[in-house]
Amino acid sequence: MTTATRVPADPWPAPTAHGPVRAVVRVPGSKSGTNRALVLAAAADGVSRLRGALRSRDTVLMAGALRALGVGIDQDESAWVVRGGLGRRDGTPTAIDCGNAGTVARFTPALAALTDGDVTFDGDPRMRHRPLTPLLDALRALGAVVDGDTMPLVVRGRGGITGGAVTVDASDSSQLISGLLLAAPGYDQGVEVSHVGGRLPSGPYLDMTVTDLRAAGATVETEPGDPADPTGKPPTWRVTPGPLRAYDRAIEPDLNSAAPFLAAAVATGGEVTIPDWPAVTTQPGRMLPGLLEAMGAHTELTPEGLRVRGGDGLHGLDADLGDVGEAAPVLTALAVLADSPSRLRGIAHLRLQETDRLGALADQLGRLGADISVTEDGLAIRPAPLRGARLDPLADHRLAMTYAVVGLRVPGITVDDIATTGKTVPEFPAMWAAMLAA
Ligand SMILES: O=C(O)C1=C[C@@H](OP(=O)(O)O)[C@@H](O)[C@H](O)C1
Ligand SMILES: C=C(OP(=O)(O)O)C(=O)O
Repeated sequence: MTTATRVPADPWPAPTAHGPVRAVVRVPGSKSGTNRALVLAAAADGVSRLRGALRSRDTVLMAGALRALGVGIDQDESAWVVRGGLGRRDGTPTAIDCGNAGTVARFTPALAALTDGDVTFDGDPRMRHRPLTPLLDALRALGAVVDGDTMPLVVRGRGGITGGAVTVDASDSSQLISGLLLAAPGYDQGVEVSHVGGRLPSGPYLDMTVTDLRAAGATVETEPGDPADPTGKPPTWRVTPGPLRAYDRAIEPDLNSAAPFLAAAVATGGEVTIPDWPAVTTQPGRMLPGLLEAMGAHTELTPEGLRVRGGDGLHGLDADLGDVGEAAPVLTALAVLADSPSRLRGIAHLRLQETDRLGALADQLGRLGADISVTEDGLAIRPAPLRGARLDPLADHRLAMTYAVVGLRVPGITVDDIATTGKTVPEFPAMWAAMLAA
């Protein structure tokens, strides 16, 4: 893993901007794209090369998990090189550390069922409380042997499973379905999975899963449906069994990791450009420009990248973020700086992520004087005078970056454990300093 060149002070003094921020900021590769590409390359026959892949805590954990399952993963100067090799473990027991990475916890148990031998899964204390049981129940229904309903748990790999049709309540996390789909080409009968339950969050990530599976040679059919309609058909995904092909693939920049830098332009009336912003992408972060425009920013996709300029004012936002929940913390930072109230909706599932993000944003930003109430499915934010305070990100990378955005306009904010940003943006403190120095 690439580590920061210097260890930042703890607590980290969030720098204040002394004028409009103007910078070009190159963000690292997509966590979700990298971890899907690693999983698909691991399950493929042959050698794959992943260029522009993210090297951060979550992707290093994914690489470690796949190595434990018998996959060869090396890094050269420009790429991660993956030699697919699932199922060649000869029954040796092994263990996987999922850290606090939802993608590792939800994507690798379904793969472990294809290998030969016991695989023990555990992670950070928080991971023992993040939703997993619906995925484990589905794996059992498909023929896997799994001991436990939460971490720590053991998947007793028998070299393959039957597969077939299954229902999953994924209303707490779309990853519960993505995890099944990504392993499904290796199951004897493939998998047909239907979501039965409340609203499905983070829908674009299921599109990403389907798109990436197809790019690796899998056959996937999807049927839209309305889980809220008991008389109608539930949304369903069908993956046919078959080999995956190794590939050479470029990973897009992580649009979520761009969010705090774009927000810096909006918060300070400056201008930030993110190179290589994709014109077409399955990443939900593609919705960020529209959301920032609704708060008063100007955005433009130029040949140099996505350019965001702060407008004449910064206004409150009323938006359903169910598809793009990861943007909610940074949008909350802008909302507490805005001149009118905000309402962020459709994000009840954020209570179950790295931390209870709704409670944490209200409590921690409340220390600054922010007026935030937690609603049934999100946050209500009203303008209020702000002052500095020491803030705890509660081991949540997006909260730490959110505090940095508020700190641009509110002097005296310090952030405990800024290194927690290493989950997705290992160089965050250095990138933030470079943006301000540009
Ligand atoms: O599939 C993925 O790569 C992700 C799906 C989302 O999870 P939820 O469906 O739990 O919101 C998202 O929040 C997470 O950061 C990445
Ligand atoms: C929710 C997130 O991560 P995870 O993959 O751990 O669910 C996130 O990155 O905002």
